[in-house]
Amino acid sequence: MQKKRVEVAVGVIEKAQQIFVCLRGEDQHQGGLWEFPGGKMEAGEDVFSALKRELQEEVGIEIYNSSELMRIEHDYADKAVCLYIHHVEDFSGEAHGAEGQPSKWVAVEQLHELAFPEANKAIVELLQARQN
Ligand SMILES: Nc1nc2c([nH]c(=O)n2[C@@H]2O[C@H](COP(=O)(O)OP(=O)(O)OP(=O)(O)O)[C@@H](O)[C@H]2O)c(=O)[nH]1
Ligand SMILES: [Mg+2]
Repeated sequence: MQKKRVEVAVGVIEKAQQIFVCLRGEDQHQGGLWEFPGGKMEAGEDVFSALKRELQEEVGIEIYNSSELMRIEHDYADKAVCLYIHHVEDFSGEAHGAEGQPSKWVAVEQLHELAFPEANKAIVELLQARQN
């Protein structure tokens, strides 16, 4: 059987060398792990539009610009994902868990201490390598 494959817009929100992360709900795919906020792209939507919509809904910020950091294709046992990861520095509003989810700012050098979904390993590596 073909696995379901979803396209996801993901935002690495950065302010003062810190990155904003949220905790995924236990009822969600990869629940109980930290994430860079974002969500599934709708049909016909480009990455920036999806990210703008998702970050407004999940984090309560308005973004004005973003730049592509990387793209990751990953196969979980139950689902295949294509993550379009964008860097977001140009935004207004105070980032918070707008859907009631726990959230926090984390220093880039501490990102590897958090439990993320497997697909996120490469993102953390890239962000930490960029610092050096
Ligand atoms: N947002 C987000 N999703 C990720 C990350 N890493 C990762 O593997 N994913 C996977 O990407 C998929 C889609 O993300 P999502 O659950 O946020 O989608 P969504 O906001 O549209 O959720 P919904 O289905 O509740 O409407 C999930 O299967 C999730 O496990 C990440 O860092 N951030
Ligand atoms: Mg989401």
